[in-house]
Amino acid sequence: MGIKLKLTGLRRFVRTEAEIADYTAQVAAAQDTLVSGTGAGNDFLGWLNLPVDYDRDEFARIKQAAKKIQQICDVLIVIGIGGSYLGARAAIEFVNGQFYNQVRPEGIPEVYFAGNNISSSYLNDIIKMIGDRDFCINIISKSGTTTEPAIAFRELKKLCESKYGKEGARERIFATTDKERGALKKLADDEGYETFIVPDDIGGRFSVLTPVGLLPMAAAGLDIDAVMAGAAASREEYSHGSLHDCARYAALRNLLLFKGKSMEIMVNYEPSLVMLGEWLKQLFDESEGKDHKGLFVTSANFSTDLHSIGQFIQDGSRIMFETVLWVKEPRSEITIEHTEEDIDGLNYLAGQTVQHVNQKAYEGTLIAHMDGGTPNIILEIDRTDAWHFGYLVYFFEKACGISGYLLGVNPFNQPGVEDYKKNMFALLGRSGFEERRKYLEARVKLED
Ligand SMILES: O=P(O)(O)OC[C@H]1O[C@H](O)[C@H](O)[C@@H](O)[C@@H]1O
Repeated sequence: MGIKLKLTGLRRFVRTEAEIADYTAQVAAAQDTLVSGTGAGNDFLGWLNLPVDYDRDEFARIKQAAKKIQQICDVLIVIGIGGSYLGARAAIEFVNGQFYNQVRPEGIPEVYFAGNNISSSYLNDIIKMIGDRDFCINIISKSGTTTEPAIAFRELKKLCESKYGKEGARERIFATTDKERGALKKLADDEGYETFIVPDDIGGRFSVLTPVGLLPMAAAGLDIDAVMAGAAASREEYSHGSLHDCARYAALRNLLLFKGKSMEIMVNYEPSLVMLGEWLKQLFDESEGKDHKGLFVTSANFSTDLHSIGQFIQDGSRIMFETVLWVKEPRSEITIEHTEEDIDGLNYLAGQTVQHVNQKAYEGTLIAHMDGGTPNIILEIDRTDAWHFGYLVYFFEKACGISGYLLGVNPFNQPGVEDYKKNMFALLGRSGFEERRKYLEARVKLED
């Protein structure tokens, strides 16, 4: 089993077994709706069987493209935002740690992410950082029309063409997008780039196990067979019965919401899970935060954040619960050594590992936060390898689908995201937005 769900941090807040039992019929119905494809958003369920039902030819092509990228470039720039960015970065950091660019094996390029903001400083820094080195680009956009990656791609494509010529650039640019729609697809066809497909029935935040996530992962040297095997094991584990751990996790989140806990903090004790936290935020917040409902999911990195927001979690407004992702085996270990002077007073820990200290911090924090009134759901993971990444992805995707239906929303759309975009386009003067522009400019003046 890739994840162990532990309820020890919940007992005094939820009559766990009894309350879950009362909720069983609804949980079973929500899961049924998801698996039978009868609920809202059911045209976006391609991720459900993806771990066992994916395009093997394209998968082989991803591996070939990754090898080519490794051979011809020192730096890979992955351009994308939201679901076209977070999963790949989460995977690479989960498996190889935050310093993956500095401690990579021979033959693996540095991998950087662009097009996930609208900062000219960031983009100029990326260009400066590439310098004279050989680089490739993987532009990723399901819709093919998102502003942030489009701006970054325009600049980096120009750089690539001026360095390698049109022909050379064609060999170095890989596009991951819809199979027929969108400006990026048209551009990729016109320019003759190698393209990879984001399936129609998989939304951005559920797309990490498609070429969206797999090509950057493979280029960074991750074992994508292991990622898919982990996801397949997870799919198998959570396809029997209706009260498996994935469904129980979905149920508990909703039970805690009913009890007034309106915020879920995804907690880790390993910096390599920081980006997994970012991916989880999009997965749950974009899926469930609608119709004026839903948990607000955020993340915290411990012990780092125990020295900043820890005060609030311990003692501020009692609005949250924590979901702790505890990793049992670190990627590598350090043992604390005895020193003669013992000026820092750490000799009592001599012979102990740093992970031992981390574990005691986790156990102590768990009890302190419970005593302060914050429930904790614990998810234990053995280690942070590619297999476990795939396993976790599927666990959370399925939990999110069940949880969304329990909440009574369509977990697979994101209508609210469009509002800021329409305003931005109108204020930028894009055609078709003239009326809105007049209205907004008056508002901007008024609210200035
Ligand atoms: O892949 P793209 O079409 O460029 O979309 C990138 C992201 O942008 C959006 O605004 C959506 O809300 C996200 O769900 C999506 O992941």
